[in-house]
Amino acid sequence: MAVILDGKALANKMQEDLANEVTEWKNKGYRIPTLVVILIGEDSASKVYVKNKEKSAQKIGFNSIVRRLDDSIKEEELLLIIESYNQDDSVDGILVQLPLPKHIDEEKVLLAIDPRKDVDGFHPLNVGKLFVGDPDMHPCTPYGIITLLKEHQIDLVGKKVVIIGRSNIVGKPLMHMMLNEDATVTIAHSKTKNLKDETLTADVLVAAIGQAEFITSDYVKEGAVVVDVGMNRNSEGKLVGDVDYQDVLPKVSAITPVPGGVGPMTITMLMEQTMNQGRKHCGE
Ligand SMILES: Nc1nc(=O)c2c([nH]1)NC[C@@H]1CN(c3ccc(C(=O)N[C@@H](CCC(=O)O)C(=O)O)cc3)C=[N+]21
Ligand SMILES: [Mg+2]
Repeated sequence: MAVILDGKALANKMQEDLANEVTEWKNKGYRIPTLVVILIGEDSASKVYVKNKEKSAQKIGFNSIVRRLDDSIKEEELLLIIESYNQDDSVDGILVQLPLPKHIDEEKVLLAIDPRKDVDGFHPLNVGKLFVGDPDMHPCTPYGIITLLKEHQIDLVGKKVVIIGRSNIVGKPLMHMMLNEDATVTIAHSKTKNLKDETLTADVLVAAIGQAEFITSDYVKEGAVVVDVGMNRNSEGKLVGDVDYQDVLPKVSAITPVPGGVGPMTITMLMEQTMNQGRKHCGE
């Protein structure tokens, strides 16, 4: 029987712990950690994710600020807003929800966020620290995946990990985190030849493809651990992952569901890093 890697359950547990930490923190007379989430435009998926972040932040007891901006906003105006939060000593974490409108340069925006407030781990300084094996802030989705695997005592040392997807927010940072855990890592992507030959070698298969139920049992080695990063709406409007869950289930030793797997863990790691930065910014 496959182990279901229940991200929702671990997220709830970790967020309860964080809520207790915030209470203690307040009782010691410190100001509560503050997270600013900047959301530009009306993308419906982004709105759902930001809403979930706001709900979690409020439940934990953080000071949660969601700054909603029109998608006509000029790049320089956005950069000034970010700078004002950089300068504001009461702000511990700043996240700019991606993707950005086309006329705004993502690289410039991520570079503008104070690395000490970059709870998303996307600033080039934090990316570089992860690259050299001395991470400070981690991108939340890969960090959530590692945390969930560790919670279930899934050993990564020497294991063959195959990640499908080479994005800056999932595939590439996860590669570094897996290397830091002493795994052997392969990244496959849309141009990979004979994808199945790669995936069938995986002890741990991570799907971050962006295609509904792409991974069927013929892509999966018997007894593999499967991590599904996908968030797709199928033809019936139902949220499904990149993995055909029912099809691969009999074959795997462990699997993350969608919803309730990687998504809630992503949000929890954001909260965790906000708490950590809040502590640091208060000198603890
Ligand atoms: N600067 C930035 N940081 C991010 O961390 C970031 C981002 N931009 N852009 C988009 C991706 C995606 N992401 C998710 C967060 C929560 C869920 C989540 O809560 N998922 C729920 C279901 C959500 C639903 O019902 O649609 C679940 O899997 O159970 C999913 C995806 C954060 N991202
Ligand atoms: Mg993230």
